[in-house]
Amino acid sequence: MAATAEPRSLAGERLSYRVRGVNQTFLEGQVVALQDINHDFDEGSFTSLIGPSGCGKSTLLNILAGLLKPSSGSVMLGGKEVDKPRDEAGIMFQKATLLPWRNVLDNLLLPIELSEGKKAAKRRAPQALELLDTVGLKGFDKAYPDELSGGMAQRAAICRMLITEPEVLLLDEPFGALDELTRERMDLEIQRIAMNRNATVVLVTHSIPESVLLSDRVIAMSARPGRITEVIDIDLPRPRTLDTMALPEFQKYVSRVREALDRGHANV
Ligand SMILES: Nc1ncnc2c1ncn2[C@@H]1O[C@H](COP(=O)(O)OP(=O)(O)OP(=O)(O)O)[C@@H](O)[C@H]1O
Repeated sequence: MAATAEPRSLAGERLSYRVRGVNQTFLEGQVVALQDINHDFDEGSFTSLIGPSGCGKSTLLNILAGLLKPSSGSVMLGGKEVDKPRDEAGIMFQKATLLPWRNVLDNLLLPIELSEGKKAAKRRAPQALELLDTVGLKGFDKAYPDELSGGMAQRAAICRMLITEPEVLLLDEPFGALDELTRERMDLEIQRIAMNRNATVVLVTHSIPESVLLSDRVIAMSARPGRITEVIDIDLPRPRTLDTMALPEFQKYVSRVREALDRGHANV
């Protein structure tokens, strides 16, 4: 259902983001990247940010991640201001950024090594191997990043994010560079993980079908200065599968998101 960008309050708070009056400017105010962003990202919800290139999607995600302090306004996670990266949140970017001199297993264990030391990391190796199995990379633990395809590296990067057991997943076009089939598989894998953990997920995407397939809510943004123009609730049953995309309701939602973007004069 199309709705305005009116924040609403729902029960679960611990993993909910409350974004209020966020503005972001760069270059001493010459570039207004985000303008008056207000939104509640509810606990356990899956939200996609979609809009034209340069509308501030990544900027907003970086603010949610605590990697960037907004020029004005406030962002709360679980009732506490986000002023630095938080343990609850895992972030993933479009490029896998695995360290080339560490094998896949050691790349996966790196976040544990950095936060809890080498011994703790070693103890988590079985869990890392299990995660690799889940994403179809069984037997690749000793491989080095340059021995992996782009899709494999990206799946390894997902495991590296998941090993810290984040309850909030912030995903910046994580599968943008993958072929369509791998991307669809990874989309469904993310849905499975999100459902299992009741994770709060925010996904930046350029793909309207991907946003509809995965989201409870799609946020359509306008061209710069980035504003929320519409919030579209996607009321399709879960788990969604590739068959979901053949449903007439699915196609209706795709059209709605497209129209919302057209109204914001966006070319996604
Ligand atoms: N550090 C920075 N310094 C100056 N301008 C910046 C900086 N970061 C982002 N911008 C500008 O802010 C605007 C929003 O950028 P952002 O990367 O958030 O957009 P986006 O919607 O994620 O784009 P894309 O879809 O192309 O990835 C752009 O005009 C960008 O050039």
